[in-house]
Amino acid sequence: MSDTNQASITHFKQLATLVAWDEALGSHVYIENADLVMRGNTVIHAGKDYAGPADRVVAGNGLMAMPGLVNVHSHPSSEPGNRGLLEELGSDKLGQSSLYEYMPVFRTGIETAQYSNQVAMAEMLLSGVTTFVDMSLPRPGWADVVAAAGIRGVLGPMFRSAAWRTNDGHSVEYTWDEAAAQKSFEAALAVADSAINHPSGRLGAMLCPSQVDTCSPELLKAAQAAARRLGIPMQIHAAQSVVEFSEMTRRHGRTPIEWLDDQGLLDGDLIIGHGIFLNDHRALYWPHADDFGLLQRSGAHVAHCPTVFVRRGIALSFLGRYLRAGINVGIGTDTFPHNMLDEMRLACYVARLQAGHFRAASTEEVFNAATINGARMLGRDDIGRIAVGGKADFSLVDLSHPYMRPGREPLRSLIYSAGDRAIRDVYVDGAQVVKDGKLLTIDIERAMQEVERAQAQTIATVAQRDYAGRDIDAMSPRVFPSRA
Ligand SMILES: Nc1nc2[nH]c(O)nc2c(=O)[nH]1
Repeated sequence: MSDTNQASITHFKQLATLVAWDEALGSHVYIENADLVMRGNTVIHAGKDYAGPADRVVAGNGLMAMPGLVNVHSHPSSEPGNRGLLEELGSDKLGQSSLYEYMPVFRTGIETAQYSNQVAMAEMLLSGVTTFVDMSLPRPGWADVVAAAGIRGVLGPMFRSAAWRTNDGHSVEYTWDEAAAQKSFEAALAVADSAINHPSGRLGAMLCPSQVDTCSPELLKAAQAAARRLGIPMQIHAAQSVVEFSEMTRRHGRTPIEWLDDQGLLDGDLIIGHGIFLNDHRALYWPHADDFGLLQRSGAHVAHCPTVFVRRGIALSFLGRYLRAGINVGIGTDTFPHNMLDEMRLACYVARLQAGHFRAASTEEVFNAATINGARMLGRDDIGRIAVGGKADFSLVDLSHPYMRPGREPLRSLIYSAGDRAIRDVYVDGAQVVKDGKLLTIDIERAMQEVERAQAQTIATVAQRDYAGRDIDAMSPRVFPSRA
């Protein structure tokens, strides 16, 4: 969408509440009975009493406008196919994680990736996400699929030097193949190029060496050089499992965070996916390190995705500790459902449980994490906030929804009670993508049918991939047995 003075002006008039950015305060603020005005894809007024021209006026009574949420970590091309299979699975003998025994075995294939991507983006848009980081394997056409959804996407093509596998359920083997890594790195660079130069103007890129324990120093160095050349950030999974921590300390005598620092990677251009298993985590014993201090001093960011870990009894300890030490933490969904409001609620509750204290993460901190912190790690100050000159990426929340009432504190009501049920309309880059709770841009039914087909295929063939040859009912029993 063009951003010229000729672009049409839309005036959201007399919004009951506007969550606007106050630059002087360095904070979001509530403004009651406010006007929000966009010209094309840009906000030109966010406050009281707009008196300028407008091509279209939208009544704002009963509505709250809030900034679009920024989802900093997701795997949309594969996660929707895991619904109903993976929620209660982890490996007893691999630190409760599902990464090694289950994820590689259940994964739906690349031929379903675009449909899976669409299902996930639908979930995001309907829960108020306007920007997301999409960490997937490189594939042709990826950028066009994301752009067509109307969302703002940061494509994060993943590549690695080694694949992992368990052959016994209690140890993990890494198969190294640098030639294959080089090929997928080149494919990743092509994806980054297609995103950065995409005509939609809504796409960007980051480079994602997949995991700290699967990438060689050479691959990481090449990735860092390319990211610097392109002026884009990197994200890597690190400190995400006990297995990974043990593997890195076994290989190098260094924690995953220390090792990243040794490679010269730990800086303000790196996002750590998860950052849970620092040396002081209660599941580890490695007292002679200071991962937290290293993170704090480095300026590296953390993508915090509570759901996928809490399902397995694992949690970051704890969100408020990281934030109050100045570590920039954003929120990601990682798994299904891609519902940021659910994720934000869980982020609040889990931090409080981990700390044993109700002040361990405030609503303000979590809302900031899901907006401006996420924007900051993407190097942007024009999203994650509603401010003049910024992008017109925002949601309109229905304050008349029963879960939003009584209406004293709309963001608390949204996060703790209503969730996505109260998201009425969503705009990205000035264009409406959700109207009256319905998505305008994706054929969800078609995409869902393809994901269902792919999951059925995965289920039928799971025994061929499982190290013990188990069928689906042995690997992932249903909640109740079926009776004839
Ligand atoms: N939590 C994680 N999810 C993942 N998906 C994927 O493809 N890789 C990972 C991972 O390393 N961690």
